[in-house]
Amino acid sequence: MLRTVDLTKDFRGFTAVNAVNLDVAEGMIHALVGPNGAGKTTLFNLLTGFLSPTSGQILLRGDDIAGKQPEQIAHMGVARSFQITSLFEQMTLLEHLELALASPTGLGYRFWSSRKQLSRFKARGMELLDEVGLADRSGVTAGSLAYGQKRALEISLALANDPSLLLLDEPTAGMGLEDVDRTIALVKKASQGRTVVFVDHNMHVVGSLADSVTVLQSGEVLAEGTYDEVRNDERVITAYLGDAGGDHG
Ligand SMILES: Nc1ncnc2c1ncn2[C@@H]1O[C@H](COP(=O)(O)OP(=O)(O)OP(=O)(O)O)[C@@H](O)[C@H]1O
Repeated sequence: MLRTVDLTKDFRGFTAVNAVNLDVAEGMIHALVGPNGAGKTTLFNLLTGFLSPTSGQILLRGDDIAGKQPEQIAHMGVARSFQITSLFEQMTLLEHLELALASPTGLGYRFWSSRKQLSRFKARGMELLDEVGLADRSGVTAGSLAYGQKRALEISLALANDPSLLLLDEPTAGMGLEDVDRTIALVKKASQGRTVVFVDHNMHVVGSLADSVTVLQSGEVLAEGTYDEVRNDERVITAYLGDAGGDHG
């Protein structure tokens, strides 16, 4: 589903992602972990076209998407949720979904004049809200949601266009235990029939979700394998678990 070949990103002489080779099979849940500054966000930005690689390939079902624009990559079935919440506080949950569902049709850009047109997305919008446990909040504004619910809404937005590859940037960041467990269940459900790549610092989340894990350090792949394989890897224990991730269990 997703393969990178010697993927590299330099920022004026500083190599943030260095010859990274990822291989994620269709239908798998893959975690990217590593200490702060390891290059995880840069890698996500490369995969989604927000940055162009300095060199290397990004193969999506065998097609090289390196250097394509974010909209083109989105049209090819890749969706992403962001680390920092990016909602419109004054809009209702259903309006968020309607807009997300309408955007690939071009209708989203005429949002204010086409309220009636948008209502055709209502049923699907409600289904998506139901999937993330927010159907009963459809009419409230995003600003009134609790933090965990905002993150769930963001996942529903990422699912709106039925992506085949879902990228989640720290889906449980800043959450309390209960929300973390709810999000784990939600991501499991969302992964049915699609491939998921996620970044998370919480080892409980990684261990609960990931079929495979890549550990990055200083832009390079330090280790890869199943969660049990990487967590017992001496280099990983030294570089990551013994340091930044140690307090996450
Ligand atoms: N636009 C940029 N220009 C210069 N350096 C950058 C740029 N973006 C990222 N970097 C550097 O690249 C390195 C990797 O950063 P990145 O944000 O990808 O790490 P990360 O693994 O996502 O970290 P975190 O866990 O803190 O989010 C860091 O040293 C960062 O300072």
